[in-house]
Amino acid sequence: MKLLEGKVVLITGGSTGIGRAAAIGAARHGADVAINYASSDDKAASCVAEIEALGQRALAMKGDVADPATAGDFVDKAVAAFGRVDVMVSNAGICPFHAFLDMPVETVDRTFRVNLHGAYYMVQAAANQMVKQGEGGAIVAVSSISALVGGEYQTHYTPTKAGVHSLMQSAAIALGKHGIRCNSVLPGTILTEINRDDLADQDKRDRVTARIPLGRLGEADDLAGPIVFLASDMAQYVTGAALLVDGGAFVNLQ
Ligand SMILES: NC(=O)C1=CN([C@@H]2O[C@H](COP(=O)(O)OP(=O)(O)OC[C@H]3O[C@@H](n4cnc5c(N)ncnc54)[C@H](OP(=O)(O)O)[C@@H]3O)[C@@H](O)[C@H]2O)C=CC1
Ligand SMILES: C[C@H](O)[C@@H]1OC(=O)[C@H](O)[C@@H]1O
Repeated sequence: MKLLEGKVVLITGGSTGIGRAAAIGAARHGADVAINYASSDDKAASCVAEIEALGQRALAMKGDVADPATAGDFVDKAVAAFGRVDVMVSNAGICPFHAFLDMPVETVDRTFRVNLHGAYYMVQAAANQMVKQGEGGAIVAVSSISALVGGEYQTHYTPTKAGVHSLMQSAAIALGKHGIRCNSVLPGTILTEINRDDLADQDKRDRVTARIPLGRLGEADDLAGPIVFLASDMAQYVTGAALLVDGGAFVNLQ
């Protein structure tokens, strides 16, 4: 069964990792897909090609989500190409691991602007388009297990993920009257570009893996199903929810 047949899905940070897996997953479920990305031109082009090979329409738009203007441009470009917006997956993010006591101001500022401000502008721009269309919609934000627990080298990052989780709760209230559902996924540790260097440390990798009841680190594709589900009408009465996708890591205290 195709869960997103005829829908138009927008995904930020769709060139690699979780965003790319969500883009391909949405296309497999019958959606036309627009991706935004920051710098990886070749990877964005190959994502578009993969979606088109599945028989769906696709486009990629380069742009920094931290710039408020990018959100409106992305939505306008998707509407010009595909006519409407049914789903926004706000996924783009960075995690430049760094110790707390000497954290550079620029690193804090950039991480907040990309992860939190960027999500805010994208969600707002998509919501305005959905309200204009008058037929509801679905917004899925990629938050993190890090919205709920901390990380020594992520003091600038975990607050952004808690913020994204909170944004989805408040947006669910603000947009419910328009039939727009807002939910977040909370991935655990998923092997992608964002943590390639961090998880090159075998000790850390082993420690993280040991905490996961399902016995392995996540793959980007592990997020595709949960994101497609929350975006689809299968989740028609789900809003303001947060879905952990972490192999059980969060609940594994002892
Ligand atoms: N991997 C993990 O363990 C977890 C990841 N997450 C979250 O998942 C999301 C995706 O990360 P993940 O797939 O792991 O990492 P990747 O590094 O593989 O993907 C990040 C994506 O975001 C894009 N991006 C980065 N900065 C910007 C920007 N300023 N403007 C627009 N696009 C941008 C990148 O584009 P480009 O390639 O062009 O630079 C890329 O498409 C992030 O929000 C992250 O916080 C949450 C929990 C766990
Ligand atoms: C990038 C990290 O490995 C990853 O990001 C998250 O949000 C998870 O909590 C992991 O720490």
